[in-house]
Amino acid sequence: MSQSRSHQSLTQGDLDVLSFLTSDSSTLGPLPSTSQTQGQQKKSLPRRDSPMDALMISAVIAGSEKISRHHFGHGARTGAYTSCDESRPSSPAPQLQRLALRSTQAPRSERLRLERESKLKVAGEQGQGSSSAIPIPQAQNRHDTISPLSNSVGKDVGSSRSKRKMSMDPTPMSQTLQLASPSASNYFHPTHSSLSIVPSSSTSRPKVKCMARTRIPTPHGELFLHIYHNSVDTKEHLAIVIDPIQLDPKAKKAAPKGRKEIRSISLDSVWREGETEMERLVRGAYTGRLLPGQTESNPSQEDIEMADNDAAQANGNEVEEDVKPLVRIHSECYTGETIGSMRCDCGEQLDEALRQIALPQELKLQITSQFQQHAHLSHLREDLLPTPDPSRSSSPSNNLGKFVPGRGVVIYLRQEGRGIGLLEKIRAYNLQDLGNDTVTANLLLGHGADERKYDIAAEMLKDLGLKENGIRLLTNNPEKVIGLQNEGIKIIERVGMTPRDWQCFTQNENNNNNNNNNEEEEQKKEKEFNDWRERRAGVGLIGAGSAKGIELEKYLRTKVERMGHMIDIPENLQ
Ligand SMILES: Nc1nc2c(ncn2[C@@H]2O[C@H](COP(=O)(O)OP(=O)(O)OP(=O)(O)O)[C@@H](O)[C@H]2O)c(=O)[nH]1
Repeated sequence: MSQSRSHQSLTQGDLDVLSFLTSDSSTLGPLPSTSQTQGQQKKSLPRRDSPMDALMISAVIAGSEKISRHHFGHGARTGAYTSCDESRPSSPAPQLQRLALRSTQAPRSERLRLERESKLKVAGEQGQGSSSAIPIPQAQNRHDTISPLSNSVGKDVGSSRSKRKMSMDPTPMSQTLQLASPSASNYFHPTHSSLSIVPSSSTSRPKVKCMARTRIPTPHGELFLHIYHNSVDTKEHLAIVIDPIQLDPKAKKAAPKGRKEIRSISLDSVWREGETEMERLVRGAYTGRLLPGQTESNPSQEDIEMADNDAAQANGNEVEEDVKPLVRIHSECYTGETIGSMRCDCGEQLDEALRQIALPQELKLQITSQFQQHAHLSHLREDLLPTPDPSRSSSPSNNLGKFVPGRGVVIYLRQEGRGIGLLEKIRAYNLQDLGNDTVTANLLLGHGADERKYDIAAEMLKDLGLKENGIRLLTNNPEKVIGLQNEGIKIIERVGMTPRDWQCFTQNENNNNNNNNNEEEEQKKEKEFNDWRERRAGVGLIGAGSAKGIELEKYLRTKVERMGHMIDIPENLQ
């Protein structure tokens, strides 16, 4: 009630409102009560309309504008949940100024119109025979864009390079990011139609674009997660990059001279004229490490050494022998990776791949030439990719035997169930429970045994600069090796993956042969303990450790016997 009225005598109307507000039934209307008789109920407040809400009425009396029951206290016009208490009528400080929040988003009709226009524009460009539908502008040296060492932090790309301070962009973040995209809402709501990547025809190469990357700490060290969009499907395929030289100056020092960082060309390139520092930081196109509140860079001595190293690399001087990156092409498996299913070993494989990539690597022989010698025999499985034998090294290097930081990538493809999708995989499981193996179950459902393709993976590797210089591929699957080779990826070595449960068998067999050697025993135990500790540290994999059980054995046996996977079944299980 208003101040001025409080001095006047109370009217019958005021009393009615007061009685209404203090009445038990005012909020929800008359409640059916077993203790009340029909007649008593009829005497309570007459209700001719929808139930009244005392809170709402008091809010109206208190003078709030256009406030509804649903908005009250969680305000469209108050500071959302944070100011709930302040905005209650019982609050001791009703004078507090209300926060007016207004959406900066354009109305939906306007956004739809923009999207339609951009689609038409892209379609028009394609009609005019534009060679690339993805707006990936020409790549430029990333150190020219955002390098803490190149004093370019804070500049708009293409403007002055001498600015040192990072310019805090006064434009709201949502608008900044929308500016980064030609069709406004792309990067937040990726739908196939709004990707600005026109679907490729069946004959053309898929196109990929890395939309963002970020640093993630894991039990296997820090890694960079990259999100890719592509011109073939609507899925977000991922690249998990382990490359410690990007984050750890000590790793950079320990790495052979001239080692190149594993970075996405499409992410690092300039996306639009005048793009801001903040746009690039938010999508992850920065070098080094982001720090909260960092607005300028002060290169340390280590940074300067790193820059020297980079310079040597740029001049083509002093490029030392290095191990090739270890790469795994991993297919999504919700059951194995998220709920810890032991019908397969996919969760364990993902964990194992990251672990192996992160391990320091011993510089061994150059096996490229050895591989090339065998290339003409590639139709034979055994010779497809020879296992390197250090004793056959023909070009020993001074560095041989030295350990260097591991590096590599897991390309995580959203090809659930070997490409048939989760729903169909679940159906296949039921057919397996009826006695069929994984291959037959797929065939019974009308699918191929394996419907996966590796063209998108190959494009992602290419974008990460890993197409031509050679990779080591972590797989037992010959289809993957051939699939990637056909896509132009140079594979110099296949690294096998033994299921952890089977590793125990192999170790036990070995133990029996060498049980006199105590020192080796000790080392093995220590390694086992460290492995165990490393695996325990994670929270991502349910029951992290190894998958095992009779169903897993059947699954693995089918892979070996029916799909040609190159793993040896331990003798005990044969
Ligand atoms: N259709 C089907 N897919 C499965 C089944 N179990 C696991 N998968 C899927 O198989 C894929 C993993 O492929 P695998 O054949 O296990 O292994 P791979 O990746 O081909 O070979 P490696 O590189 O040696 O690991 C994932 O997409 C899983 O979702 C199953 O019973 N049926």
